[in-house]
Amino acid sequence: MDTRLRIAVQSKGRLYDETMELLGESGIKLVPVKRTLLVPSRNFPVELLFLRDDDIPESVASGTADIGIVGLNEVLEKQMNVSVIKELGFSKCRLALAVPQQAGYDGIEWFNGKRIATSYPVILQKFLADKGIKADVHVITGSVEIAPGIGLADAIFDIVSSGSTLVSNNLVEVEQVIDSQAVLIKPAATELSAEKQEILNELLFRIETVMAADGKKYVLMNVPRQSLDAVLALLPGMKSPTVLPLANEGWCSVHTVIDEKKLWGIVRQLKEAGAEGILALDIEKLIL
Ligand SMILES: Nc1ncnc2c1ncn2[C@@H]1O[C@H](COP(=O)(O)OP(=O)(O)OP(=O)(O)O)[C@@H](O)[C@H]1O
Ligand SMILES: O=P(O)(O)OC[C@H]1O[C@H](OP(=O)(O)OP(=O)(O)O)[C@H](O)[C@@H]1O
Ligand SMILES: [Mg+2]
Repeated sequence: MDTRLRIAVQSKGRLYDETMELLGESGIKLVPVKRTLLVPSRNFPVELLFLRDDDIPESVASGTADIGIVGLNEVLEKQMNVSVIKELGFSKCRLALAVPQQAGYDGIEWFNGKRIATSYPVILQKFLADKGIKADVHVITGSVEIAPGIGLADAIFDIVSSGSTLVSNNLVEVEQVIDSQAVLIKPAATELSAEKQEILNELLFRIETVMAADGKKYVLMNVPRQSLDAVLALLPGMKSPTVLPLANEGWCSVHTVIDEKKLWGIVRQLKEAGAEGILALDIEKLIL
């Protein structure tokens, strides 16, 4: 039987869309089957094992899956014997302590003797122990933010991203404890077989290629020759921009790769310097 690298991924939820997008952009197409836990790729030697995110660290530690894609928050909470191979740059959030707006929070000592609701007791207990705080940790598995409002807790420890869930529950973030994002994990104690390691190396190369292109634009513009120096001075470029002659002798075409954010910062100056017909195109892959 052909060797396949088994990747544990979230079956549905916050991680699902971007995980599938990353694998799809890495050229991995799945066999079109529905309602199956284990789905092979039809063009790359991997298979996806769809799980709840809570179960992904253990599936990798135990060898049920070879690698997994999961939030760092779950990796730290579950304390399984896995190591992070790569940060994937999506599902960015933090685990933070939050208290009711009227609580009169005056520093970390405030938490002494308080009840804190959370789905992340391990990370929270460690943080409290490090700070020398004695609090009552109350584990609930969802809708943590409503706990203070219904008298179940004095404070919460949960995922925060935009902060809007806290605001709508009259809570204020007071201590940020860890930053999280989606990560690729592998077992810490065992090595993959040589064949699986080779598949993983190819997968990592593809993921890096996709991540390198993220947020970058391929930019082309027409520039009068006398404005060329002024335009080039504005462009960051990866090495140096490509300058090509145009049929009209007084003009040339300038091509370069720029972060989209930087492009917005310089596009008006480029026009003022004489650039015309500025085109910004998406880049799907970037091999550095
Ligand atoms: N608001 C958010 N912004 C960014 N990332 C988030 C946000 N909420 C959660 N995450 C990240 O996505 C992960 C999965 O979140 P989700 O809400 O889908 O989990 P879940 O309800 O536990 O899912 P499952 O049913 O798989 O157990 C979290 O562990 C965290 O890493
Ligand atoms: O700071 P914010 O941008 O508001 O995000 C934080 C919220 O996002 C997540 O919940 P999610 O929306 O996934 O809902 P659920 O986990 O309760 O299903 C998390 O559990 C927080 O409640
Ligand atoms: Mg979960």
